[in-house]
Amino acid sequence: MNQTIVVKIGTSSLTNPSTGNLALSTIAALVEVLSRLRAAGNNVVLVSSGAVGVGCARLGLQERPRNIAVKQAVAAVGQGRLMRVYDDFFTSLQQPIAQVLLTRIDLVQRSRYINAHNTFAALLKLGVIPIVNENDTVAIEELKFGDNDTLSARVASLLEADWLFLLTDVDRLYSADPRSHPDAQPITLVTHIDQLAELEVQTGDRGSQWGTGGMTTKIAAARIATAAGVRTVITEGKNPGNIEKILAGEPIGTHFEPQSQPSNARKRWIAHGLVPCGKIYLDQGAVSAIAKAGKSLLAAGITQVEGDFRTCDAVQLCDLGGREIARGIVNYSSGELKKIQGRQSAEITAILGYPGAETVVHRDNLVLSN
Ligand SMILES: Nc1ncnc2c1ncn2[C@@H]1O[C@H](COP(=O)(O)OP(=O)(O)O)[C@@H](O)[C@H]1O
Ligand SMILES: N[C@@H](CCC(=O)OP(=O)(O)O)C(=O)O
Repeated sequence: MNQTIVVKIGTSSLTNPSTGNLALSTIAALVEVLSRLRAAGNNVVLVSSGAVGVGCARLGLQERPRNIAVKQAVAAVGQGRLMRVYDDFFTSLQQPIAQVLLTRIDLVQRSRYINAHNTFAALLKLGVIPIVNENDTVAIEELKFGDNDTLSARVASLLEADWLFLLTDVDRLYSADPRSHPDAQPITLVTHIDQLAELEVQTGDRGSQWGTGGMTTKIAAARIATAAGVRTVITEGKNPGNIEKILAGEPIGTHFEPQSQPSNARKRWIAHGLVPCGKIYLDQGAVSAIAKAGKSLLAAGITQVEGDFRTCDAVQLCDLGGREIARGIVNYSSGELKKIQGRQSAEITAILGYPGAETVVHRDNLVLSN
């Protein structure tokens, strides 16, 4: 069966950590595997990091720049270099590629999300392997994915992919960072992401010298992707042949099983495409009304509002313990909600001085979380 496969490779696998030079044999092996998967009829997308790392090597910089403008300039140098290398390798196998640079806003606004979806669909239909990265050179802090693990999960969700492979410099997830904890236990299967809290998996807060986010962002990515129905695997980048072995059923790396997902495309966008801008805490009655009775959210059931959001932004709806029970698009800003939380709908006009929407989140704009 033909499948949609998204592969993300991190800087730590693409470059030699001591010299910063490109790991050419890894890239060549990856190109061969992806070209074979494409030739076998699969849809293949590569999310490649490396713009900043390769740019630094090109310019002789010894460490990742901290200054944002310099980092953006370095990424512009590295991205071109990276694509040149990919194009040389893929072209020698007659495999066309495309560069797709995204920022978070491209997947947050519904019209841009649909546009991005259509562009990917057209590229895949043309037999092209899109190579995706964050548009580091122009992305501004508030509108960034920030790391390519998250970006790859959002792309996998956009494409309703069957698989997301996160290729990195460790062979799988461990109970703690194996570099600093040699006795850390390997984890092979995660049936639900919340299991990781039970297993007390520690991920630290940083990865290798050139990587962004370490294991923390990979787990966040696995959460996004599996919630969108995408099977996710963390495995080693220096053996890209493992991708084919895993597709053939070999138990390599750490597998995260996909969760069920809404069949309606708009609801999938609300659940997985939108990035929440705040949290609304609900009392037990409102939680039951939404989760069990399929009702809309009214102001009366709100106990607390967190974050700064506007009308039509996405928010997380949480129970009193902070557990997310749903996501939705709000009909009020955070400022308005703070004034009307806990109040009856009939009081809203008098409190705000103008008539507002009947519901805070209408049930058509609300999706229960797994
Ligand atoms: N629980 C863990 N299991 C495995 N690796 C971990 C864990 N916690 C932290 N790490 C670290 O995460 C690193 C990979 O992250 P990163 O350097 O950002 O990679 P990439 O460039 O591939 O995105 C590993 O080298 C490892 O040291
Ligand atoms: N967009 C950045 C990559 C950021 C990132 O997530 O890096 P990594 O942790 O190596 O996957 C770049 O191309 O350098």
